[in-house]
Amino acid sequence: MQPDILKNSLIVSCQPVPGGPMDEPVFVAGFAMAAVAAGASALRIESARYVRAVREKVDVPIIGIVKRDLEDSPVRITPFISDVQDLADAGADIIAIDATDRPRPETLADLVVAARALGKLTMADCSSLEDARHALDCGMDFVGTTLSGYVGGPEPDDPDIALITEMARLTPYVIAEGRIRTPQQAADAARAGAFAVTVGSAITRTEHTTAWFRDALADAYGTADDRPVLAIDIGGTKSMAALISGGKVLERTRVPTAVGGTPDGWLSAIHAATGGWHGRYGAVGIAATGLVEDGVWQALNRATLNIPDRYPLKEKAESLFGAPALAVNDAQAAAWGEYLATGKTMGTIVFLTISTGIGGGVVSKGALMTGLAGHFGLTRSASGGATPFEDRVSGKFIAAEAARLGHEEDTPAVFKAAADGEAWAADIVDGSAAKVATLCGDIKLMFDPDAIVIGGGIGLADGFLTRISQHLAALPPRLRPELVSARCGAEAGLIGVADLARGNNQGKCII
Ligand SMILES: CC(=O)N[C@H](C=O)[C@@H](O)[C@H](O)[C@H](O)COP(=O)(O)O
Repeated sequence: MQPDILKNSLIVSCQPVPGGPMDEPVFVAGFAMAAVAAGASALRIESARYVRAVREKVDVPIIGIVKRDLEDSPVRITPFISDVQDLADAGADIIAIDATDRPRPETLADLVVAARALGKLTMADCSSLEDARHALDCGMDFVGTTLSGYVGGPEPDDPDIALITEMARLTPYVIAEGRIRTPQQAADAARAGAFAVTVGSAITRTEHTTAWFRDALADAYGTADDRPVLAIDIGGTKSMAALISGGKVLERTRVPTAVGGTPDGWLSAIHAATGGWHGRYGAVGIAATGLVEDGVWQALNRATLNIPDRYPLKEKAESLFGAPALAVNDAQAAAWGEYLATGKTMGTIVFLTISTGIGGGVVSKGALMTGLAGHFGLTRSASGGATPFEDRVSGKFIAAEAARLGHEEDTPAVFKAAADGEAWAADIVDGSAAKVATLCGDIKLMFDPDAIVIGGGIGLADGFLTRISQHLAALPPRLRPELVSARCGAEAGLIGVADLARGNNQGKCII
């Protein structure tokens, strides 16, 4: 195949939102066939599995990529020679490869040699003119603007037409790609010198296009409220409040949660502490320990916080703060915060926070599950029967175990002793990690998440995640969960609930 095969082509990238409802071979093949039927002359397809599904249905050239999230490299697109091989085997004609100048597992030159040896053309996904120069030096056939705007800093809104023009001075084989959302922009790219133009999201990511229209209508109807959100996290000993805009904390404060107090009293204390912010927020989000359903709050463990039965949290907050309110469980809110921190690159994640107690949340195919979902601390199977899991693993348990063995130490001291090689402490910590590993293995079977995000003082304590991973190492790879450390810290719940309350995710963000 010669590069001219793509001359003046509309290339449609059929890459569904990962983990979203369209992320199935049948939809990818459907999009591909519809695009070809309507005049697309080439396709860009992610993963060998989807290339194979599409190859069976269409004859047009396929640009194949594999996307990976590597721990030790920011390079995502086709990082390995084995990926090149898999794409070629599946029927790709052109292999696209990240050509940015960043740490990577295998050199661009080696990947290009491998693709050429298999008789495939190569496309360089570039972020800059420098990337394009290097890619051409490596013998690549096409250079694309794919990664312009995606290697740091805020993501732009428009396509990088200037880069297309500059690249076209280096080679005729320039593929315009990235944020081309209208026919006008595609034509502008062609006029700027693009050899072919790729359009992705605007044609094949229903979630994105729907959100564009939704936001435009909210603006037109004047229903969009750009004011910050008052986010509140009510915990067993303290409550935090913050004014949050666009995921950024503008102000923060904290007040003690009076033990023996009442929800009315806790809310009044927060109202008083945030008095200076009145009028600055357009919505209130509350993340609260316990069970929150349809805005109604109740205790699951009265020892954590003595919440009276069926307290109308949403209603009370709306009348006190004078703004629409949304309330969810605190760990579920944190799960959403951690999900946002992944850039929504994953479809399903499970969040597990291990500290004094244990909580969690599930984001399933881009939607936060509420109600009882994620209350892993109360499950029993991983602790071996009658006792709730958190009573066999949490901080309280670790300190109690140490005391039972004659070491009056708090949890951090037990971790330190374990790190220093003291066998009694290592046994306690490892015993906890083993039980968490059992739970994680079961979670994998229940939700098949892309990752389990581990947070909390114990979850993030030195060496704990490694110990959990060691206990999971014997599982067959398909059954082994991917564990990652939480990124947002103590404010994950505030960030998460602020986003939920802003109605930013109207539609199907909460189930
Ligand atoms: C940055 C990155 O990972 N880009 C990916 C590359 O394959 C895809 O997510 C894009 O959808 C594709 O480039 C088409 O762009 P747009 O969807 O904006 O039309």
